[in-house]
Amino acid sequence: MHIKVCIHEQQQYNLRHTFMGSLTLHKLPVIEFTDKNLKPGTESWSKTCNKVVSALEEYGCFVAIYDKITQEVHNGVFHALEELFDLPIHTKVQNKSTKPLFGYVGQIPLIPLYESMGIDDANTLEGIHNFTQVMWPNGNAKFSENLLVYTKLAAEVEKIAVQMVFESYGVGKYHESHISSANYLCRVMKYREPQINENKMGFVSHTDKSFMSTIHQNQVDGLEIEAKDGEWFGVHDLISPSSIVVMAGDAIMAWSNNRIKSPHHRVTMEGKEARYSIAQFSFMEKIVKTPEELVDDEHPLQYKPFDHLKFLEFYSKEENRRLESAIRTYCGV
Ligand SMILES: O=C(O)CCC(=O)C(=O)O
Ligand SMILES: [Fe+2]
Repeated sequence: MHIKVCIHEQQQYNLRHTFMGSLTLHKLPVIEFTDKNLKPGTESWSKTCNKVVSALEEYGCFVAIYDKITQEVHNGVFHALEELFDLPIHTKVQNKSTKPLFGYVGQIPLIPLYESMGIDDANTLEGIHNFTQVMWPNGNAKFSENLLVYTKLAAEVEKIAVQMVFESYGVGKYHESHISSANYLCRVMKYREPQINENKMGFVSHTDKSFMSTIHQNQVDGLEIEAKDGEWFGVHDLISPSSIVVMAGDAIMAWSNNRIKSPHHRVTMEGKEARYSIAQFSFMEKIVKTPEELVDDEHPLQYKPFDHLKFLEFYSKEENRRLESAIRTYCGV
């Protein structure tokens, strides 16, 4: 009898869990970044601005469909990445930088599936070329070309999203000076498939330290986001080659005075295939400051102005890697 009751309770728990799970199913908003929606001053533009800001305020991220990222661009990027990660490790570790956290990461016991490299100034020919020269001293023009086409488009998506946020918050006048001091770091990633009995964790939960990030992937899902209610949910709308996740980083959280929160996210590898992804992060080469228009009695100032790259340096120190919120500790009021 006692056992029966226990089973009953367990079943009820399972049911409730499934039921609640289905009630609170989260899904990232998918927003069309087509030509029609991207002409400032039009009604479509305003509607798209509203969708973007609502999504960022709710989830800290959304899926943009940017049709300039064609199937051909998509295929080109991922062919390039396969070729890159097939290089010997002793070549890949040559990816170094004077900036913190910009170089090769891999062979780390805690995250054995993960390997990545960083490309500074990624949306410029010079930035890509500097990286390519280290990987292929005899050059690899095709690689540079395939990557650059994508990184430029990803930077465009980020700039559009940022412009929409600035306009929606009534601080469009600061947008141009903001964009002119943005620098783009691209991280290319490979997550190998987990072996039997191996942990599926591809990358640990974190928030991005960027102003904003864009993430594009091959056909293998894995990105998971934490919603405000603490539920984790997967992003499954990335099948289209034109899909790109736009995500708020810690810097826009501080800039927006907490209107937009940088979401925790992680990668879990369910499939039997390697996942390749390409994340591009915007970093401001100047002091990031909350506009005075976003501070009032209802929204008292939450963060002091801060130097974005110095914040990255702070975060790169071992003792600061596990803080609940690095940005809050670094410059919270
Ligand atoms: O691979 C992904 O989808 C996410 C990677 C990521 O979160 C990061 O590099 O910050
Ligand atoms: Fe991330």
